[in-house]
Amino acid sequence: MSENTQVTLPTIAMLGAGSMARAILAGLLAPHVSVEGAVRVTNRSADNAASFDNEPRVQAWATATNPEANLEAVRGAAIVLVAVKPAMVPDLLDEISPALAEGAIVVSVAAGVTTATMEAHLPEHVSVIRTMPNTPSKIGLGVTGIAAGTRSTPAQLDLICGMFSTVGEVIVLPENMIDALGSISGSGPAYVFYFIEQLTKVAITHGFSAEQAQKMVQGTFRGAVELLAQSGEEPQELRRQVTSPKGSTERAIAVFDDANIEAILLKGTQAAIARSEEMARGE
Ligand SMILES: NC(=O)C1=CN([C@@H]2O[C@H](COP(=O)(O)OP(=O)(O)OC[C@H]3O[C@@H](n4cnc5c(N)ncnc54)[C@H](O)[C@@H]3O)[C@@H](O)[C@H]2O)C=CC1
Ligand SMILES: O=C(O)[C@@H]1CCC=N1
Repeated sequence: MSENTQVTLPTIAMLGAGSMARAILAGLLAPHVSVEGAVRVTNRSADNAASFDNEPRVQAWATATNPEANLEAVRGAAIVLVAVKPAMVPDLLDEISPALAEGAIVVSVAAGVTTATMEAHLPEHVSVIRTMPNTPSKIGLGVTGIAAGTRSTPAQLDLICGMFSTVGEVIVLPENMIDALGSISGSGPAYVFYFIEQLTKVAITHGFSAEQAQKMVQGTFRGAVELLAQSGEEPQELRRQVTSPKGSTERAIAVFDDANIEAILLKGTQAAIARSEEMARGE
């Protein structure tokens, strides 16, 4: 979404102000977004809540010091974003159910927790929408998959798409595809950082200092991704431009092809999907 598109959102409560919720919150606090009232956030520790002391657009509670924190935060909120660990979601929904406003939308970012599970733990008058965002949301470059629940309306889905559009791209999809999306874009930033870590180690093995290795690897990832974004070319074409016939890159790519990187990535994403399915069963 363009930085200039003004977005207006109703009252929002975010339960579980950890890495993911804070990344989304950063987008909600951008100048082109206006949220009704302060964004209400909760988490466990008082220190974490205190980190919002100088942010007037956020009202924070800690469950460690106020056992009613979640109930107070959701009272009157139109959108309730649930961002605690997946195993904690059912208990949290039971806890907040009595305080939820009529017609509130409960939006979960939790991996593996189905809309059926959430709907079973919430009153009938509350709608559920399941999402799978990623941490680059923090800088407005997130990708979020969004799936409707059985009780959500098209207008509610649009509202939540608008909310996540403040932090990047949005893909609406059927719920049975959300674990697969999570295995690509939800977990994906970790894969990218992992490749950066591995290539940095390799550079050090070749005799470069840690500082040189960091500069060459991070500069190359950044430059390549930016070139892809700015050139409008396909990755295959940009790769061809680097890979001179009978040159050195060709030899490296042949080694990667022999190792069947695609099959390894498929296996990794299948393992991530299997884990999401375990979490859906509460394991
Ligand atoms: N980190 C990521 O890249 C992504 C995470 N997610 C989902 O986001 C959720 C949170 O993950 P992270 O932010 O990584 O975890 P985190 O551990 O950084 O954050 C969880 C937060 O929940 C708080 N919390 C725990 N119990 C609470 C309670 N009863 N009431 C209020 N707050 C409570 C904790 O204090 C902590 O601040 C998970 O369900 C995960 O599946 C989804 C997509 C990407
Ligand atoms: O690792 C996890 O379970 C969460 C979901 C996708 C990214 N982080």
